[in-house]
Amino acid sequence: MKISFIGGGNMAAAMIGGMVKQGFAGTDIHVVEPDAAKRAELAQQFGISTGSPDEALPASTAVIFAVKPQQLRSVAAALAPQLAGSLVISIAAGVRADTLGRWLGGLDRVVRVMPNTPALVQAGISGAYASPGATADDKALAERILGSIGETVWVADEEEIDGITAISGSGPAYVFYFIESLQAAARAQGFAPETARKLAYQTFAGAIKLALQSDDDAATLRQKVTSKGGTTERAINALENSQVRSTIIAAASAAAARSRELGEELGRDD
Ligand SMILES: NC(=O)C1=CN([C@@H]2O[C@H](COP(=O)(O)OP(=O)(O)OC[C@H]3O[C@@H](n4cnc5c(N)ncnc54)[C@H](OP(=O)(O)O)[C@@H]3O)[C@@H](O)[C@H]2O)C=CC1
Ligand SMILES: O=C(O)[C@@H]1CCC=N1
Repeated sequence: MKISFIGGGNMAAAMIGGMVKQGFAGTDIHVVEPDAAKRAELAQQFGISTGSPDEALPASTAVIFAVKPQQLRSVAAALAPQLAGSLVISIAAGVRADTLGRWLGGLDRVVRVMPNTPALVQAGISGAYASPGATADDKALAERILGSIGETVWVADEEEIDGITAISGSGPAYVFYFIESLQAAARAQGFAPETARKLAYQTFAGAIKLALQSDDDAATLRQKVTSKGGTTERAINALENSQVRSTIIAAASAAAARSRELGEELGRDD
């Protein structure tokens, strides 16, 4: 079995890291990447094979396109002659499975996936959509790969991948933004950078551990922190007055709209 990644950037590195930790042999993974420094780092870190885009692709059971959406069309067209017999998986935001199939010259065994970077520590969550041409074996292989980096939600309606992109694909960035903000708040309270980092990180780690293990929902857990007339109440009021909740909903909606827009822009025939 050989799984080849086309593009060795941030998301490919996160997926490969998770896969290797889960027991995929490094020798079963290949990466095509133009940047020699990135190739060397991936090979050294994960014991995988690498090649540049002008080298032939090894015969691959599955090929995972992990280039930017705007790069996908030309990259796919160049590789199409080497893909007969391979399952094609794309993690590109926005690009629809049938658009990619068309760029590949009519290939229809395509699975469109939206993973996220916690894949690196096997705590990812991926949305996955199998095009009608994908076989049960194709889905099982995709499931095995995605299962090695976290959980998977399969959707029957491809449009749901745009929503998944907005929530869990982009979502780690929203969480990191909140962590950065809590750290900045700790700095504003006069704490040294290392203490600020510790207070913010452990608060997040503790809160998510509690939420995952508790029978209470998030709103109840929040209420249990919020003593009447106390400190948290003031802070939550400030968040509500600044419409932080509706801003988060609007932010995710903007991300979903961008995913749909990318799909339309890139899927248009020139
Ligand atoms: N980052 C994330 O959290 C997530 C990203 N995605 C999707 O994953 C894809 C990759 O994103 P990300 O890893 O962040 O982007 P990166 O830019 O980090 O990675 C893409 C890599 O592909 C390389 N590349 C360019 N042309 C070729 C080629 N002809 N053959 C092989 N590789 C090539 C790029 O090189 P160069 O920079 O020199 O062009 C770059 O190193 C995107 O489509 C994105 O939508 C999906 C889920 C989450
Ligand atoms: O920002 C992006 O477009 C990609 C897709 C989801 C996360 N990163």
